[in-house]
Amino acid sequence: MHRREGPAATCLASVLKKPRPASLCAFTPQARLRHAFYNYVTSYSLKGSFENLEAIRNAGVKCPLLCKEFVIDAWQIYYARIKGADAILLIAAVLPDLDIRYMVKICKMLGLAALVEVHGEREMDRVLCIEGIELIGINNRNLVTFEVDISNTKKLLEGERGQLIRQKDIIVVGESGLFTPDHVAYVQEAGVKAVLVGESIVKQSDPGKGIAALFGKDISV
Ligand SMILES: O=P(O)(O)OC[C@@H](O)[C@@H](O)c1c[nH]c2ccccc12
Repeated sequence: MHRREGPAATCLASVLKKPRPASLCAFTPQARLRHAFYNYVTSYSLKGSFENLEAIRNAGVKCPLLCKEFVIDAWQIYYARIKGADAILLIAAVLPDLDIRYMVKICKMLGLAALVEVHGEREMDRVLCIEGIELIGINNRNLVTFEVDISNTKKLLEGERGQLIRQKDIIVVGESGLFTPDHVAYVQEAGVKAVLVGESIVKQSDPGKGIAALFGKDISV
């Protein structure tokens, strides 16, 4: 994660890309989506992403690491911690409120930050009723259709929701579809304090250049 000084500081988290299951788009009802995610976790992640976390940590990388995984079971949180994670992604689309509540508590106990991800208004409202949430990620990508619309961030931070988020002192992370300094400025103006970026950085041969292009300047420390 790279941090920038100043009141409008934006924290950047980037991702390592893994293959997505091609069939995921076909699973629309939530139960099947959950099942598809489960398959994804068992068939891809156990072989890859947790080990990637460990490899990155062992390579001497000091910055905080987010385990961006389809967490559906508590053991994944403990496992990620063992592999060197500092933060965990909890996706509201695949987790009932009770699980989120329970997992957020586990994260606190383990000293992990929980980034709770929402996409729509209903998910945001659900999550705002759960105590102890300090970080909310707004995913601009619809996980069923994979459509991306960065105005989603603005929509979810408007009016009473935005007010409640500020009252609760929740840090909001803008996720997905961010490619230019204008995009970053747009979500920042909407109220996000951090961004989660994949494609625009991982598709560059030099990630440093990708980051500089995204922010319009070098923000590395
Ligand atoms: O590559 P992008 O558009 O910059 O997106 C990064 C990240 O937000 C995205 O990979 C992501 C965030 N949460 C997710 C949940 C499932 C799949 C993907 C995601």
